[in-house]
Amino acid sequence: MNTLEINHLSKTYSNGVKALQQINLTLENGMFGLLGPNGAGKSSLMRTIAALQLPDKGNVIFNGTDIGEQPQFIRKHLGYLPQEFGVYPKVSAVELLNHMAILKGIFNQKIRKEQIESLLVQTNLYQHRKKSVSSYSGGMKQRFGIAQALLGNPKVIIVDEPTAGLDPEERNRFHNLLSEIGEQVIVVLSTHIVEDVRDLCTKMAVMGGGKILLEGSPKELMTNLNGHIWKKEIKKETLEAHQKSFNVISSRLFAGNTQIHVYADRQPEEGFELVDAGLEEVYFSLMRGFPIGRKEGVAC
Ligand SMILES: Nc1ncnc2c1ncn2[C@@H]1O[C@H](COP(=O)(O)OP(=O)(O)OP(=O)(O)O)[C@@H](O)[C@H]1O
Repeated sequence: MNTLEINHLSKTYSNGVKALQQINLTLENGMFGLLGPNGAGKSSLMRTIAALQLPDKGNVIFNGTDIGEQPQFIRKHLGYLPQEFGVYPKVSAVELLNHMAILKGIFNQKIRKEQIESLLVQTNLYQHRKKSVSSYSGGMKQRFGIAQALLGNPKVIIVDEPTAGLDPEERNRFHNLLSEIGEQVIVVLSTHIVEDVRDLCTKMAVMGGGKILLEGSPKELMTNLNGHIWKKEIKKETLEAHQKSFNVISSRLFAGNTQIHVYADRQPEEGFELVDAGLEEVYFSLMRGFPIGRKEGVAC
């Protein structure tokens, strides 16, 4: 079992932005979802875990070693799939993986070849291995990203917004790949997409303003909110009035009508029906400042 302990982590940038404020988290093997709006501090946290930047206070302990003191220790065991690779060179997938494997310190040619072939098979890219990565579709690029992140058998994998822009089939395939990997290593999945966390992660946290606002398992967090989420179908033109009168968490078009979800301890008025809370309700209730059931593992 791998463990990543994040203790009292704080970071203020030179412009005064408090990007991380007293972050405490413990991660073990499995998929950990990190949700939060733009600017919440997710990338700052991941860069610190990857030892790409130092915190002002606190530390990150990976399998017993303080990575601030020994950054090489985490780098050796880390796979990183950034949001965008930026420019893809016009070289084939197999050549690019070979180059990256050397950079990761896999110097034995036989081991390198075997590992690259097995990763190309695992990510379903073997038949496209000789094509230039720049010609790949979005989904293939993401799978290539996973293949390169898995070089050297990392114990911690960080994936940043991995499914943005993928079609449903590619997203599904990518999900299956991630969940297979996630059983033996720590996978940190940073995303805005609430469903990805609900579908894939056993543990999660929501960040906002550099803090952990909520932490727990998606299932428990949803259960805690049950009994508080009410739905009603309304006429589109009455949406604003409903927003003024009730704690509207979300509104969406449903079969031509507008359906609203409202946070309330009891039926807000006639016509509202209680519904099971989804992770979106948890997230949006939190973001809108409603007192969601905070029983389990909440940091602040
Ligand atoms: N190098 C930096 N110097 C100054 N401020 C920074 C720096 N990097 C990030 N910030 C600021 O720190 C805050 C947290 O940013 P961060 O990128 O960690 O958030 P995020 O949750 O990853 O957002 P996004 O989803 O948009 O990437 C933001 O206000 C951002 O503008």
